[in-house]
Amino acid sequence: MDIKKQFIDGSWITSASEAIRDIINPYNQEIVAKVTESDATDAKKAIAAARHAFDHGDWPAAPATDRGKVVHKIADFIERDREELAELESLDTGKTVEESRGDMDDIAGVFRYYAEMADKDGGEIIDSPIPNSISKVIREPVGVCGQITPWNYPLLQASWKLAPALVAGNTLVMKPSEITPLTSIKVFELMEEAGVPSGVANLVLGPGNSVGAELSASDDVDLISFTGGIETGKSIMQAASSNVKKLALELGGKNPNVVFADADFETAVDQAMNAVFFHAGQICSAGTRLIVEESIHDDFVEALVNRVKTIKLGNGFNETTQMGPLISQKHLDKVTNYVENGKQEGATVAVGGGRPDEPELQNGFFYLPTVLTDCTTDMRVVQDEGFGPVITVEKFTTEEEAVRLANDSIYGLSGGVFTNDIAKAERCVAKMRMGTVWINEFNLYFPHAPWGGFKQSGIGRELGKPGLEEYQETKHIFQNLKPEPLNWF
Ligand SMILES: NC(=O)c1ccc[n+]([C@@H]2O[C@H](COP(=O)([O-])OP(=O)(O)OC[C@H]3O[C@@H](n4cnc5c(N)ncnc54)[C@H](O)[C@@H]3O)[C@@H](O)[C@H]2O)c1
Ligand SMILES: C[N+](C)(C)CC=O
Repeated sequence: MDIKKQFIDGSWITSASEAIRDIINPYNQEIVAKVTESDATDAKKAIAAARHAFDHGDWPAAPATDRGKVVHKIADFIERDREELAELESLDTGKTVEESRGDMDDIAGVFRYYAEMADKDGGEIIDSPIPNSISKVIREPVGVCGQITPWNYPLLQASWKLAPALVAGNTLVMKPSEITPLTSIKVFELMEEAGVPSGVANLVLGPGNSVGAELSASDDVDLISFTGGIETGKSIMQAASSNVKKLALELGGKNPNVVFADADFETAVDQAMNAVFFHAGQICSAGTRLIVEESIHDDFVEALVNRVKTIKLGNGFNETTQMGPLISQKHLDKVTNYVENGKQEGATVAVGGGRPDEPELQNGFFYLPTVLTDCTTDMRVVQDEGFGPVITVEKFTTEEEAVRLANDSIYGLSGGVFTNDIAKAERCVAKMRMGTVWINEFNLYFPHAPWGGFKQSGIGRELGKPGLEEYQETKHIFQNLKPEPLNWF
């Protein structure tokens, strides 16, 4: 098996240590690839390449139209290689190939969206209060960007960082999750083919506590953009303070899905399932906290449980599979403990609550889709991000109580409200403290709308115009048209 390499200063090279990591298919634990394992030395080398390309290269000052053309080409190549990329993503993560194909379409869309935006902001003239002057505001690249991504949506989360960073004229070093690097490696090949100059985009592979920590702490990195868990986010925030880096954090969520009695019942049940069991619940915005009006609670749970029993677990490469495995044994243990703790706190397992019995699934990290009832907000199982196919159910009787329960979390990433009373929906979403709130919908995102969290779900935004502005510095240029002495001193 070929060893896949890191990409530094335009060359595919093995790591300084020559260490190698096996990449495992979570469906059956087979080795699907071997990759070079970078360490802090490689990270330093990649940062130096990005620094040189920013300080001395052509990319930051190239016409924005030219950068946009290159980013358009990346989108073209992702569309061309969609099937290969989707299969790599599924081998790495265990998600169904159908889901991965959808991810690839989203990813091409993100590159396309930012490519289009590249030359649309030429700055602005502002109305100067000083006579005989011109005051203008322009945007410039931030500099060298460190980009650190998680394993659940490896290339999607990478695209949200790569496309705006490139369009804005930055240089970068990306570190994907050490357990799911395959599509990031492939997209760096595509970026090279598209003509991204040497040193502008660099890829290091390997663990967070060495490679990621180096990126976060380096004085030669101007911005760190991180997507991942809250505890990692806190340590990156501390490390980034060394040189007061610009910081963008996309962290976890514990997302409420509020269902009123007047909602369309079948739609709300169906969407509640999608909200939490898609990608086995390994989604930052998964609707893991179902908050249902008391009058329909029992019927809703019964309908949900009946539907959950039909979810087909299996190999993501099998057309009939609806849900794949969890990412790793470590994560399976975490989800198992999370549910066991919930049971000890008083939650009732309405369905699931353990590993599946099928012999075919025993080598994979599978956990049954699980519904926990009798839950209240004081339970850890309701407060902690389990990041698995587990939904907790709480009840409410008034609109105020629904909103209070929804907001009772350290997180504020996303939430949903299902009701046919639009005024009620609007009243609720106005009070819900989350970066994205859906009405009669859950888990939808697209390039045009900003994404990010309130409270401890993060800092900053990805996607949309704010997702580009994260990668830009704003400069005010003032020109005196009639310079003359001030005669103050
Ligand atoms: N808000 C969002 O948009 C969003 C999207 C996807 C995932 N997530 C969150 O990601 C988490 C799951 O991903 P994960 O388990 O890969 O998260 P993680 O925090 O364990 O790892 C994320 C990345 O950080 C790196 N890392 C780990 N320790 C580091 C350190 N000390 N310094 C620098 N980098 C370090 C890892 O190697 C990996 O590349 C969940 O909490 C999920 O909610 C959030
Ligand atoms: C941001 N999103 C929803 C694509 C993936 C979160 O894990």
